Amino acid sequence: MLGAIADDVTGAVDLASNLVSRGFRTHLHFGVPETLPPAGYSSESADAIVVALKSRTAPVEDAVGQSLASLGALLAAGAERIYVKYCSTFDSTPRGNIGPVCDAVIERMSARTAVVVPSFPANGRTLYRGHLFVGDRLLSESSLAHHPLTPMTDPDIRRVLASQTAAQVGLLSLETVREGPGAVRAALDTFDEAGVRYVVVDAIDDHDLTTIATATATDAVITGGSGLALGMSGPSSHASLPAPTHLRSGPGVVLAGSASEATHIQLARAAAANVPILRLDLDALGEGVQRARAEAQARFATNPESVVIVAPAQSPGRVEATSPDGAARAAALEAAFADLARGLAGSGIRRFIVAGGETSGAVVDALGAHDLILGQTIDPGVAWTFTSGTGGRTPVALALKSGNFGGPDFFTDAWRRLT
Ligand SMILES: Nc1ncnc2c1ncn2[C@@H]1O[C@H](COP(=O)(O)OP(=O)(O)OP(=O)(O)O)[C@@H](O)[C@H]1O
Ligand SMILES: O=C(O)[C@@H](O)C(=O)CO
Repeated sequence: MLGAIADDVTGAVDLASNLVSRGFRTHLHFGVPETLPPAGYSSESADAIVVALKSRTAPVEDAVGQSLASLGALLAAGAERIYVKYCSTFDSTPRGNIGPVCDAVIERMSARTAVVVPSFPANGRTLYRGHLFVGDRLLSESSLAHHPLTPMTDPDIRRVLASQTAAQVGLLSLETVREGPGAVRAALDTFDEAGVRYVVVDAIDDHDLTTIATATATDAVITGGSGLALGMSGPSSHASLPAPTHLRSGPGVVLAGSASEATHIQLARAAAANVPILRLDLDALGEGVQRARAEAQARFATNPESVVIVAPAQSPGRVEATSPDGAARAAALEAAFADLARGLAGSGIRRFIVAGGETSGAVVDALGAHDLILGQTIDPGVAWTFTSGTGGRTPVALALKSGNFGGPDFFTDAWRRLT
C-alpha cells in the first residue's frame, strides 16, 4: 500500500484523484489520523491512503510533528512506501515546510535519496534545468510570485529546496530522463553513493513522469506534486466509485472563497451563463450568511435542480494574509463559508463545490467530513468526493478545487460529472 502525506486539503484531493485515475483505490483522510484505517474501512480495500494536512504554512515544528504523526498512522495501517505531496508550484516559505518535512520523513523511513518532482504538465507545471514553469512563464514571473503567504520569487527549485534543508540537493536533467528508467535509476544510485539526499528531476510531459515513476517504483520515499502519480500504475481497473444515487441530481452550491485568478475567471463565466452569484459583504458577514442561506433556499424551492454560487462581495485584490488585519479578514471569510456550508447541509443540501484550499479546509471541518471516497475526475487534479455516510449520516458530495485548477466553465460543468 502507498501512504501519502499532503500539505493541504485540495492538494490531497489533487493527488487522490490522480492516483484513482491510475488504478489505485484511494482513501482520503483529513487531519492527523489517530489510527488508520478508520471505522468502516479496511486496509485490504485501499491501494493508497492520502492524509490531508493543513501544514503548508504552519510553523515548521508543527508541520513536521503533524507529518510524522501521520507517517506513524500510515505505517501502522500497512503503508510500504510514502509519497510526500507538496504544491506543484512548490509553495513554501524560506524556512519550509517542504525541506524540513521531507527530511523528517526520509530519516524516519531510513531512506536515502528521494526524487523531487513538482511537474504537473496537464496543469501547465513543467520543470526544465531545475527551473519551474507555470504555463509559459517562469514560476517567479507567474501570479504565484505574489502569493500572500508563500510568494515564489525564485524558479530554481534546487536553490529553493537547498534554502530549506542542510542536505545536499542535485539535479537530474531531462536528457537523462529521456534515456529511460534504467538511466534514471543509475543516475539516482550515483547520487545516493555521493550522499546527495534530494534529486530534483526535470519533467516536461507525462511520459517523463512515467519514466521517473518507473525508475523509483521501489523507493521508500518519493516527493512531488500530484503529477508523479500520473506515471504510476495501481492494481485496480475500477478505482473510482459511482456517486450514490441521491447525489446525482438536486440543488448545488458553489462556495467560492478562493482568491486565485482561475476561480475569478470561473466566476465570470458562470455569471455570463446566468448562474446566480450571492455576494457576502466582508463588513457584514453574519448578516450575509443569513441572507445567502435564505436566498439559496428560496431558489431551490422553486427550482430543485438549480445551482447558486456564493462569493465575497469585495474583490480580493491582493489578500494581505500576512498582515494581522488581512489574516483576520481571510479567517472571518473562511468561518462564514463554514457556517453557510453547515447551515445548508443542515437543511438538506447535499452537493457542494468549494473553491480554494483554505476555504475547503474550513468547509470540510464544518461538515465533519474527515473521510472521503473518490468519485469521478472533473478536471486534472479535481474530482468529486463523497462522505462515507457511516453512523447513519447521509453522504454529501464535495468537489474541493484548488484555486488555480479547473477549466473556465468548472462551476457549470462539474455537476455533469457527478454520476
Ligand atoms: N475578497 C477577499 N477579501 C479578503 N479575503 C479573501 C477574499 N477572498 C478570499 N479571501 C480569503 O483568501 C484566502 C484564499 O485562500 P484559499 O486557499 O481558500 O484559496 P486560493 O487563494 O485559491 O488558494 P489555493 O491555491 O491554495 O487553493 C481564504 O482565507 C479566503 O477567506
Ligand atoms: O499541486 C498543486 O498545484 C495543488 O494540489 C496544490 O497543492 C495547490 O495548492
